[in-house]
Amino acid sequence: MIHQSKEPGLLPTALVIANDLKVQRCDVLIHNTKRMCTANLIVTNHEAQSFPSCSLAKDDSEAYKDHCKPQRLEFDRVLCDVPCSGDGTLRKSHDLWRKWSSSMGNEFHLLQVNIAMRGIALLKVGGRMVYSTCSMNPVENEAVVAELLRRSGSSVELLDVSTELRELVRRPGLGTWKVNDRGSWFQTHEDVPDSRKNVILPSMFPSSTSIHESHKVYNSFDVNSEYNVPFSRNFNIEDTNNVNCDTGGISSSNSAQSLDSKFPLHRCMRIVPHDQDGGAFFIAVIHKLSLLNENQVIKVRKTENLLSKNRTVKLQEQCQHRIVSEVLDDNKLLDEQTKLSVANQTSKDDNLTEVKMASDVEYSQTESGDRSRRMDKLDYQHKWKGIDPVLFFKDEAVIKNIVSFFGIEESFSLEGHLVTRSTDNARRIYYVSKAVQDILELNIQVGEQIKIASLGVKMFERHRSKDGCSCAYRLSYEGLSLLFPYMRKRILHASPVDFQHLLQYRTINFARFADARFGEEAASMMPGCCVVVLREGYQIADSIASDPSPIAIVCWRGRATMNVLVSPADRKELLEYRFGIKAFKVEDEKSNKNIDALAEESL
Ligand SMILES: C[S@@+](CC[C@H](N)C(=O)[O-])C[C@H]1O[C@@H](n2cnc3c(N)ncnc32)[C@H](O)[C@@H]1O
Repeated sequence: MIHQSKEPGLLPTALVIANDLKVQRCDVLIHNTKRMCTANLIVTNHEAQSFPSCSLAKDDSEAYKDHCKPQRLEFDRVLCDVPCSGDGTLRKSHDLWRKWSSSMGNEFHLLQVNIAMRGIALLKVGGRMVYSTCSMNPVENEAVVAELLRRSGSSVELLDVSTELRELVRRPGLGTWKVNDRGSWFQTHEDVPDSRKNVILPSMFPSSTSIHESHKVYNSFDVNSEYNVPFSRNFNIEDTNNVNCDTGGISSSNSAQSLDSKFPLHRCMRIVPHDQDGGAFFIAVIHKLSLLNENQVIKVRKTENLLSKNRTVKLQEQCQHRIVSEVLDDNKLLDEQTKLSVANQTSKDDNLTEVKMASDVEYSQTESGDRSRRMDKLDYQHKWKGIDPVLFFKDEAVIKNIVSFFGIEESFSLEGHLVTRSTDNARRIYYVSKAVQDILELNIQVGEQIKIASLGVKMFERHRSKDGCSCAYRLSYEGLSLLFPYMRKRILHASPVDFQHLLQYRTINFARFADARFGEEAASMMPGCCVVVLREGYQIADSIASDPSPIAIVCWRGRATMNVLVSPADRKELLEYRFGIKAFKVEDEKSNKNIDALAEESL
């Protein structure tokens, strides 16, 4: 999607930031996105509910005056695919049958609200946020959306997207539900025993008007029947009598007026397993109409902040195997928070609450604010323990050498686009797009608030060849599709049979190529890294006939051999999907070795 409708070699102007709290999940994300070879992606490792906004202080920076550069992190689109009880995956997650209890949904509720509120805060005015879960529990779904609408007031609206993606069979969101706690069902927060009132929150109930208010019960009815209301497959949400329609905040239900949510929650989408033979999902699309401000958000009781703090800690303990110790140093938000707490000791703006709920978890505000400003290398190591720093690679001599060795055209600027993660010898150099570059600069200006697990695309790697190669870096296969359209040197064209043999056998002696001319060309090239391209005009697989980009691989021209510097998995994929050769066995005794090992072996 990031590169949708872009010509090969052209970079999109936008970027995607993908975040997960769990390091292992970040690793999976990095692995899965690697094959996209995109320079427009940053993977971060944060608590989403305290995701930094990287706001430049007005008085603090020259950069603040440069309006061509971002002044804070703002997103056109936010997807909050939040942690949830996962009961929508019961069909495939058999383990869950033993673990599941109704309290799971209750425990996630506040964390979900906090994450989504942070999403709204980071959204641009006019932007859209999708809130999604793989749960069927209204406490994790409609109740969260209602609370977002409640807290954000007129700053957001819940969109009716019933005309989009028509082929997706969906059901409307619920307008009313009960909350279960330890086997008892409750219709309002008032019904909840005092001892459980700080666990079962008012916002979990459809009738809640604010986070700390509860309502009288006027009618008694079986809310669970709502689950069983039959909906037609092509359900028109605005026509139904079974759900509340948007009536300016007044419920249209006759039987239980005061128990229904006053929000148009039928605009949410419920995907149920038996409609499409899949899992259950909940999706809501929120449109930001104006900035969140103090008057629009609802005041939250101090005790509830404390409650959320304890609950957040508990949930995080449950949710993650490893919490990377971090200092929340979103200075601006914390500063605002401090100022406001002085101005108003008894109530708190929800904007701040959303920050506080997360930031409270481990750190005191004053400590974190001061620390980030004074950050040196040691601080950095402490702060982002286990995460390498991101450094712009600025060694002009090396860059010039790379440019001249591979004949990289001027229009593909490397200046400001190269970063490395190692402080000493820049073993790997990554290429980042202009959009990512801007965000990195902003992040540096605000004291490196974003904890970056991975970014850009690996483009160059230092090698240790003694073949007399004049360039210290070789190309990385991951970055090839981006760079290749701008390369003018170190390119050879192979016939399909030689290309196929290279993919299969990895190392071929110059004299053994089927096309003797190709062998001669390879032999006459200076030693070092090169690119071998499948010669044009040959029959290629149907699957790639529509893809105009050339099929190319990174190789090393050694003393007497041509060696492929592409991992066994990528070679197999090339053979199967790009080259149309199925069941072709690449030699796999080295499949467990990474490409660095392969490269060094070839040199
Ligand atoms: C429903 S999954 C999202 C899956 C994701 N869309 C994907 O395709 O990989 C929820 C994710 O939230 C992460 N998570 C849990 N608590 C979090 C938090 N406080 N902040 C950010 N991520 C969190 C979990 O590690 C989990 O991977």
